[in-house]
Amino acid sequence: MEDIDSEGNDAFDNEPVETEQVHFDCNYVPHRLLDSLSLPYSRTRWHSFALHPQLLGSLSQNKFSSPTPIQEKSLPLALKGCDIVGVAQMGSGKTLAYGLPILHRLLHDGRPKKKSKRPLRALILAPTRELALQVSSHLNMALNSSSTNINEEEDECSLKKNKRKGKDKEVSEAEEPTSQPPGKKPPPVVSIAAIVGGMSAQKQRRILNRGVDVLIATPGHLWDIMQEDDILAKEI
Ligand SMILES: Nc1ncnc2c1ncn2[C@@H]1O[C@H](COP(=O)(O)OP(=O)(O)OP(=O)(O)O)[C@@H](O)[C@H]1O
Repeated sequence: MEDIDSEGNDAFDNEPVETEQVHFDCNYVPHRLLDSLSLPYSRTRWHSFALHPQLLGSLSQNKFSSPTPIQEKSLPLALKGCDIVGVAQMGSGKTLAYGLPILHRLLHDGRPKKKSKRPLRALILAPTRELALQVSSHLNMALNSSSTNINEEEDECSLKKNKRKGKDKEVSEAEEPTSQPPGKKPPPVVSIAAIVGGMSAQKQRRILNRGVDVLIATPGHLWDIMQEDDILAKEI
């Protein structure tokens, strides 16, 4: 990706290092530093981004009233399908900056029909086991609110939280139409799972056999499972 501004200067040489930067490559706009674009003030509310109603519901329920600067800068471009490189401090909200556009797209596309196993649709690589689990928990939180179904492979922490919330569960707009027997949970529209070292082989196999829409993994562990799973290797 080239980072050339509108005057032909190398963006990395000329721009001062700022707290949040988003570099992108997109068919819709010329290559340039996003920091040089002035975003309208109205962008500061989630509703400005036309995110899927399930995501807006979860964000509001989690009291995330407005996007952080890195989310505000990256969401309009990521939702258009641009490739982005985002740089921001620790704890500045980078996970949702890339996670919300992924979930938005998958919720809109819905679960592919006529497939017994979910095909992998998004891969997130995290440098450590802890970060992979944290990303999984975070994305599950963004996907699930009390009015939506609960993902099956959530980490323990968000599962407990959602079990409490699930008591007054209603049918959400994003829930799949289903002919499930009463009382049985329908499969989630989007399934998220982290596969990391230390997980039991049985649980890992169960996740991979059933298929997952968003896989979060550490590079080393992903390499190991790809050696044994040709279908997954092809999907990746
Ligand atoms: N828009 C928001 N409003 C309020 N809280 C938010 C918002 N976005 C993220 N958070 C919260 O901020 C915290 C940090 O977010 P996150 O982990 O995504 O940061 P990060 O930039 O990815 O951090 P790191 O670099 O350490 O991985 C999390 O607890 C998250 O729930």
